[in-house]
Amino acid sequence: MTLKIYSFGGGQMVEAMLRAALKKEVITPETAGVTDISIDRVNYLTDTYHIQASQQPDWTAVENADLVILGVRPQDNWQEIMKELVAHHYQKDVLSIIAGVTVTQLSSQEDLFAITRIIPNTLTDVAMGYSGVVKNDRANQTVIEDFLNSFGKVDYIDESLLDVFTGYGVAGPNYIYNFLISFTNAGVLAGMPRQQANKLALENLRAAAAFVEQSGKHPAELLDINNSAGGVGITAQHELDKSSFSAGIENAVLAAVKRTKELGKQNKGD
Ligand SMILES: NC(=O)C1=CN([C@@H]2O[C@H](COP(=O)(O)OP(=O)(O)OC[C@H]3O[C@@H](n4cnc5c(N)ncnc54)[C@H](OP(=O)(O)O)[C@@H]3O)[C@@H](O)[C@H]2O)C=CC1
Ligand SMILES: O=C(O)[C@@H]1CCC=N1
Repeated sequence: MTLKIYSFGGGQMVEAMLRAALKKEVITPETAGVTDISIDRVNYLTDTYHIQASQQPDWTAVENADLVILGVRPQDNWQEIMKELVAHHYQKDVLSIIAGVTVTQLSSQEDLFAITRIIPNTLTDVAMGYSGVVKNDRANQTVIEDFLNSFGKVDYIDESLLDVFTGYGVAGPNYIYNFLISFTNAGVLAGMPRQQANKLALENLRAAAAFVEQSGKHPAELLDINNSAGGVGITAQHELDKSSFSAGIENAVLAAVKRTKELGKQNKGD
């Protein structure tokens, strides 16, 4: 089924979702509309993907859409967009990707909308990574699933966990990229050429993840296998244990979750 979608906001995240959905042919350039207040984004999206982009909303396209996406930032005027949707009698599915803003905040007083809230993972281009999804009773599962499945894996969760999902799971690639950079730099610091260090770091990351998954063992058990008595691995382990390695990651995740909550509270939509 080809979906007709319309997005308010055509920034980085919407672009990544649309690129994946176009690739999977869940949408086509003719059935994908976007409005963005930035003329540069409008021109870029039109030139790159040949989708229907404009600075002012195309209300005919909105009214014909199966799914409207709210792709703006929490700080943007998403309340006005919701008011306009009510004024234009749009009553089908709304998919919000706005971090921190709840289904209740998005719902109109008349409770007109079928709302799905999703925190998309940025690993859309490789069709991996879990997006956290919360939906109200009205949401049309078929329409949403076709679209969501085109850019990764879907995890339906309780809304009370969505901010944690955002700061931990969706910001997840950030922590991994940081680890990869530090690990590669460590190899270079020890004297290895950067290209080779990069190759080894990536292979270790991929293989260690596969080993944990395929063995079904706790990573601590696998650590034991890698650490001979008085050897190399346990010497490295001792330094890691003395460092703020674990606390650094834990604190970063807590800060990201806190920031997600703050962003939602700053703009309540009252
Ligand atoms: N990037 C990510 O990794 C993820 C982002 N998200 C969420 O996705 C949303 C978008 O993030 P991201 O794509 O990174 O942000 P961007 O800043 O790249 O995109 C937002 C776009 O919306 C435009 N815009 C602002 N207000 C309006 C409006 N009223 N009508 C039309 N367009 C408007 C902005 O224009 P201008 O810049 O000129 O203001 C900008 O081009 C956020 O709510 C974020 O929380 C969720 C998960 C992951
Ligand atoms: O920084 C952001 O807005 C998004 C939300 C989670 C990860 N990145």
